[in-house]
Amino acid sequence: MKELIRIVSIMLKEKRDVLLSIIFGSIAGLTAVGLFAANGYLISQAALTPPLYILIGMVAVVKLGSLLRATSRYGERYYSHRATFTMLSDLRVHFFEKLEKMPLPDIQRYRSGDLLSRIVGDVESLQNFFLRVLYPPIIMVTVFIGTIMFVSFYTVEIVIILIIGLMLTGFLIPAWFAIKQRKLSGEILNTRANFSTETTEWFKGYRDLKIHRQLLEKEQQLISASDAYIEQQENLGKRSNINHSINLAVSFLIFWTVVAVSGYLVASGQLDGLFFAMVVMISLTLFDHSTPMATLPIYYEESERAAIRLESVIDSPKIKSKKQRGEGNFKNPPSITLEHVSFSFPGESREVIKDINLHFPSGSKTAIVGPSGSGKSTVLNLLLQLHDVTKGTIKYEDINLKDLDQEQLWKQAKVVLQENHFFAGTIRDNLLLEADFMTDEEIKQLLFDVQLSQFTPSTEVFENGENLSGGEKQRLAMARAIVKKGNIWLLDEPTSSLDSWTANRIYNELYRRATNDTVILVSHQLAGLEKMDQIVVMDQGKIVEVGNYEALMEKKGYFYKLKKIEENIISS
Ligand SMILES: Nc1ncnc2c1ncn2[C@@H]1O[C@H](COP(=O)(O)OP(=O)(O)OP(=O)(O)O)[C@@H](O)[C@H]1O
Repeated sequence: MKELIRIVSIMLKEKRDVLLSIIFGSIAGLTAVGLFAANGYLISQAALTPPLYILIGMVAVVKLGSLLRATSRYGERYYSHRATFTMLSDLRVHFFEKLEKMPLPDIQRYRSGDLLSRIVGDVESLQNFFLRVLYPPIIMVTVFIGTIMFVSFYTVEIVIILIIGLMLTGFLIPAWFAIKQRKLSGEILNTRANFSTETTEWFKGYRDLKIHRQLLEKEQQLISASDAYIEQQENLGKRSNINHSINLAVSFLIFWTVVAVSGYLVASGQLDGLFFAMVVMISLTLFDHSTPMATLPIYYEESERAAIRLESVIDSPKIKSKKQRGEGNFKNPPSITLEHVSFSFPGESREVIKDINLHFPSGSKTAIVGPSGSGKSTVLNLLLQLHDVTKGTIKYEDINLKDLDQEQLWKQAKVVLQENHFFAGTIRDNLLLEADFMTDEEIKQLLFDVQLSQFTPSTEVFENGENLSGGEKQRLAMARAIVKKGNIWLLDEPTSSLDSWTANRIYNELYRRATNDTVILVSHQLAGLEKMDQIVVMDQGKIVEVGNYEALMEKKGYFYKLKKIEENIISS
């Protein structure tokens, strides 16, 4: 319930449209009843052949009523739908903003298909909350109160029947449905999420599934997930129809009761026959406003579950507030210092970084090397604040990383990760992600510099760079880092898929472009590091050696041994 309250508070930002739709909806409902009442009265009057002016007056009232009803119905639809769509967009933005600030490991706990289902499906499910949960009871109560007050001028007996009808169709029967609904599994949102997860996994793993001949098995899982979702949708549809039919049947019973009792009242002289048709017509249209209450419990339940699913993702105590202090905009390349830094992944006791101290002077070039799994990439992720340190401090100049404006930091960091994402489009589109404007000539020169002269700015790039080789992706990522403005380079294995000749050219390009910048390069290849100011050697989350190439080779320690192993492998 508290999740739904929080969602409602976001929705109610659209107060004006909500209020207008309620006002127009109430006018539309009341005029509909009034119109039927006037018609009933007109029919009765016409039978008594009254003077023509009475008939003309009545016809004019009916026509005006129709006009008012049509206009207010239009206003109600317009404002209620506008409110709903704006609410949906507010909710989506709210969800994205929270998601954006979540620590990366927390987001990674979710499967991408499940997240997609929450962002798209669950947010969409909430559109029914205003239209089918909040709105119908308000309109129903307003229209019933207005009508009952009007009918009470003519007959108390019919008023009592209408109140009983309202209680039954508007409250008791929907309450009974709500109890029934609570007992049902209500798993449709989870089933939808499961279907979405299976579908994304099928697409992502298509090639591997095919090679490992698991495609048929995975397809079967996908079909079962789809069947389960379809079955639950059918059940929901059936339940909704049954509820609606039961409520409709009860309102017809009430209507016939009104007919019978009004007939009796007219026969016994307690009600003027002139009003018989009017009362009957009123009861015929009045219950149109209580029948939507039949499906309210279904939509309430669905909205509540959607709100819980959304809130469970974004209700993370670790969501960082965006700091707007502007710190992090370093005019000169900053120095970076790690003091007694340790790190464990959330929920894990193992420390993957163990009490390390490091200093990267301003404008220095550092390589972090070491065996696979030694924690090199983790250090880079910590510097980018993609993870928070468990112990210790990271400082840019003398500012604690935790106090830096994250956006500012990312804005000036030139980053190449082990896996880089490329968007469907052209080489130009992918490069201009990081630059405001580049002429085709500038792009061509850049492609030449990173050894990609086989491409033009308009060469097509498939989604996720599927039409590029591993090495081409790395060089394109490097080109993207080059065009980005900034003076901190954080590079994770940027040349691991390249032959040594091309890797050397890329390193030369890096040294040429980053003369005064602070560069931190993670690499498990030891070639080409001779020009680095310092080399940090890591093993099992610890720093085992620090020094420049010559010093480390002279020391004949860990780095020297790694270098010898690499040379032996290359020569054998
Ligand atoms: N999301 C994660 N959750 C839990 N443990 C992780 C996660 N990512 C990495 N690790 C673990 O952290 C340790 C350090 O990983 P890291 O990627 O930093 O190593 P690395 O030195 O960069 O390795 P490589 O050279 O293979 O890229 C590894 O033991 C790895 O299994």
